[in-house]
Amino acid sequence: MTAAQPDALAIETAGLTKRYGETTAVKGLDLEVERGTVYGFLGPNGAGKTTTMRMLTTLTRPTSGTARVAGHSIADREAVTPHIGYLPEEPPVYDELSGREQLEYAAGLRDLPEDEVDGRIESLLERFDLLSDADKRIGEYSKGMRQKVGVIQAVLHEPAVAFLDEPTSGLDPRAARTMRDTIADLADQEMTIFLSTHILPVVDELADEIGVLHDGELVAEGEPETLKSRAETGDARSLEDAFLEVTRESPESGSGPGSGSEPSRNPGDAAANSSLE
Ligand SMILES: Nc1ncnc2c1ncn2[C@@H]1O[C@H](COP(=O)(O)OP(=O)(O)OP(=O)(O)O)[C@@H](O)[C@H]1O
Repeated sequence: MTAAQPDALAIETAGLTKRYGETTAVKGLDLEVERGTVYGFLGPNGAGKTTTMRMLTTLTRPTSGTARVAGHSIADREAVTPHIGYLPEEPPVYDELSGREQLEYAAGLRDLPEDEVDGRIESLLERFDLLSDADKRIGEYSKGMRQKVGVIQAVLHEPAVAFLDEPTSGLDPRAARTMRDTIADLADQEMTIFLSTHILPVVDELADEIGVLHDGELVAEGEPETLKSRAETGDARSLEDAFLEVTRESPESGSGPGSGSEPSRNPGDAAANSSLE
């Protein structure tokens, strides 16, 4: 990645580290995400993706290192939170509320002007085909419907940076298509999207840049085409091939988080722990 001007960066981290007791979930992460781009954040189970997103959204404090999101230090929670939206793995919604009430409640928490926000809620509900169920209790919603409310809630206030953890989880093919189109539209409107998912074609389609985390470390970073083209063999290959290669377990990494998530297929291969940069 080319060096960007600091004010062109939506996310910037330096040595970001999080330890839980003996486990180092994230190890010295250095990231730069340019404004208005989609950053695909990949990694096997336990790689440290959620922990990273929780640090960047100020929900958990780093053990060491620093980060700036939308121009503000993550140490200053009040400064950061108005500029970010977060869809965690489990959308934070209340079963007792209807979808519409949940979104109005979220808008109220953000102090959004009612006259403006009502139209926005309506059009997002329509976009996600939720209008006819908008006045039903969320307790009666399917997983996919909850997910739709969760993502609308994360972007309703038009944040500078949206952190989306598995946004297409539980969605049927049509809804997943809508979600991908919405993410692309939001990025066109200069929103920065930090997108974590295990569904590689989604990242392949949407991401301007991809970072692959493994055992808490960034093991590869680049544009999707660049990652795919840097095959050992020189053959054309998929993002899945690139992902499997850079997250291959090496013998030394057996005790870290994420161990056991992928069998060791080629122990000692330098590619297992080296950047593709
Ligand atoms: N609150 C916690 N206390 C102790 N260990 C934790 C805690 N949260 C995460 N970890 C550990 O940190 C490591 C990274 O976990 P994290 O949830 O960030 O991974 P992930 O990449 O999001 O995984 P997945 O793809 O399965 O969601 C794991 O080893 C996990 O067990």
